[in-house]
Amino acid sequence: MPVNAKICGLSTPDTLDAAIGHGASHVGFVFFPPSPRDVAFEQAAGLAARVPEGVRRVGVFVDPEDALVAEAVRVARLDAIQLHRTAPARVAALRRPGVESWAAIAVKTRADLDAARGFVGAADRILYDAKTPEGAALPGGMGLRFDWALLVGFAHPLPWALSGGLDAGNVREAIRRTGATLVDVSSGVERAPGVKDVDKIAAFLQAAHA
Ligand SMILES: O=C(O)c1ccccc1NCC(=O)[C@H](O)[C@H](O)COP(=O)(O)O
Repeated sequence: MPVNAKICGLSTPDTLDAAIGHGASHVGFVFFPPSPRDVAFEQAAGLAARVPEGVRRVGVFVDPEDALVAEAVRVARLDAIQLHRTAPARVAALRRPGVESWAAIAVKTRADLDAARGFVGAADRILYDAKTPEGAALPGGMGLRFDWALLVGFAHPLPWALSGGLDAGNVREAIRRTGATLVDVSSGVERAPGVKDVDKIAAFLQAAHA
């Protein structure tokens, strides 16, 4: 089964072009001001314009207002919205025709996976991500990973993707152990928080596709 990869938190043309050039299936733009990866609407519009047909633009949000999602979808021509810390009813309310909805689930223990079932009918995909510490400013993008063994034997209620602490050195093993067909990375392709590295992007995508 071919593996697709999303490079998340892109904010510059050169790193976006590297992700696209090395075969990312999805590129992610973060719309969350506390994040070092946050992009303004104008910046997102410029980046989105560089994305060719066939590569999907994903907007990342944290329990957003309707207006933020509507404007981001419009200016960045988003194909999908990825919602963190967003309850199933809100995910359902934010659903828009022609735009996939992804619900991020913060995972630390097996019990955390049960939340996935609550998104059936509300989301199109579950993103399993590592739970960040209590009080952390960000619900993702912190380079933390969870125990992949938790996913083994789990009956996924929806299409899904694997995230959290992936990098070029561990993504193959993560794919082998979980059976993921879509993987997502942010910090693992950065040289500092919010600063993507074209060589790390290339290495990650090469490893994911190997
Ligand atoms: O990346 C962020 O800054 C961010 C901010 C707010 C909500 C979500 C965020 N990232 C979500 C992602 O999709 C990341 O790729 C995912 O959490 C994995 O991050 P990492 O462990 O750093 O690879």
